[in-house]
Amino acid sequence: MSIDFSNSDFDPQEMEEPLVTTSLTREDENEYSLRPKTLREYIGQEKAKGNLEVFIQAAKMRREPLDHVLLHGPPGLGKTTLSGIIANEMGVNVRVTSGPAIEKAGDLAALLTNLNENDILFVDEIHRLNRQVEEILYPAMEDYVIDIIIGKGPSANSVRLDLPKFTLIGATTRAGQLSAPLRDRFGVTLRLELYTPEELALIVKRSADILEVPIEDDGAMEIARRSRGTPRIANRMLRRVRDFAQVRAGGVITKKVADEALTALEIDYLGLDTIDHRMLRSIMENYRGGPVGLDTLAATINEEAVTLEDVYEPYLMQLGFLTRTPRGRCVTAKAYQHLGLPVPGVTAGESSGLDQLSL
Ligand SMILES: Nc1ncnc2c1ncn2[C@@H]1O[C@H](COP(=O)(O)OP(=O)(O)OP(=O)(O)O)[C@@H](O)[C@H]1O
Ligand SMILES: [Mg+2]
Repeated sequence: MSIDFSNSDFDPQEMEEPLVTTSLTREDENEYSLRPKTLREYIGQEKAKGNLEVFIQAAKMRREPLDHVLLHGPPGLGKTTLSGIIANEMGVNVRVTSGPAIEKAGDLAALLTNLNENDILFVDEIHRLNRQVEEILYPAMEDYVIDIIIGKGPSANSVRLDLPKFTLIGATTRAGQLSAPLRDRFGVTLRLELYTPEELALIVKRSADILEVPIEDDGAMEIARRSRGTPRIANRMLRRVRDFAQVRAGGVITKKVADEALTALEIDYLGLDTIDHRMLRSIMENYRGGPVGLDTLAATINEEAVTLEDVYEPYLMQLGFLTRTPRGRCVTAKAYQHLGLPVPGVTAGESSGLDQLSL
């Protein structure tokens, strides 16, 4: 069936939420149902999964809590999901909090003393803990104790409290910003990688199954290829494509529906959106291909530097469109080709040295 968006009243600009975000959005509330609950259901990340399987089994055999785990990697790759799975596989409770939510040392002390033996405390955005709060964590992680000060002035007393043996799972998009003493106290550090399109297609099919949306294999692959290696984006796109399919194409997600829906949402065939395009074009047009400093680039296109660094750059680098050098960001010949622009210094028909370097 052919779908015509041209004279419909559908306006992609009206879609309020961007596909790529760093913060939780309304759709995350619905994500709960799509979250895998066991390691077996968790697709991809074979290295992290394999290691975790061993650590979980060993801890269970010794009847000990799992060692503290640090999960890091770009947003939306499954850190929160994985922490829920770890709790589930260990058969323990998980308390969820985040770095910026814990304002005072006392807040953290209250959280820790309320844990049960072997429980998991999940701290999202752990790089955003303030210093005072962080210092409470050191002895808690190392010896399962906290030192609290009771009273004020000369009569103040430090009291040491025993804590239940617990597991801290910290998640961060920026492992580099963690202080060394905190980083060193994690026994297990797992880095999550961007997913391959094949893995994402499996995730899309699994989600479609749960949402009871009929989807063809190449429809799933089309969504997967355009999801920037990120399951959250894949699930979000699936929902939007489902809307298009329902309204315009009898409900089934085919390659054609997926393609037309995502094109209408201004996502190109590699998953790049308007911000990626502005970023690449700005480096090409304003900085002759780079290098340009991240802050300068962010200011030029009126976006936040952290967003560009955490959300946009990982995928552009994976595609080989962007490189980070000590002097700043540079675009590659591949990026010019993707945007259909001539590669500088290369006349038409001639193959470029640049090209060979970056391909
Ligand atoms: N390996 C996976 N298999 C299937 N679905 C997954 C997988 N990883 C993530 N997802 C799905 O992707 C969505 C986002 O995952 P999650 O919220 O765990 O990401 P996150 O890494 O915690 O992101 P953030 O850094 O933004 O907090 C979830 O809805 C989950 O269902
Ligand atoms: Mg999360």
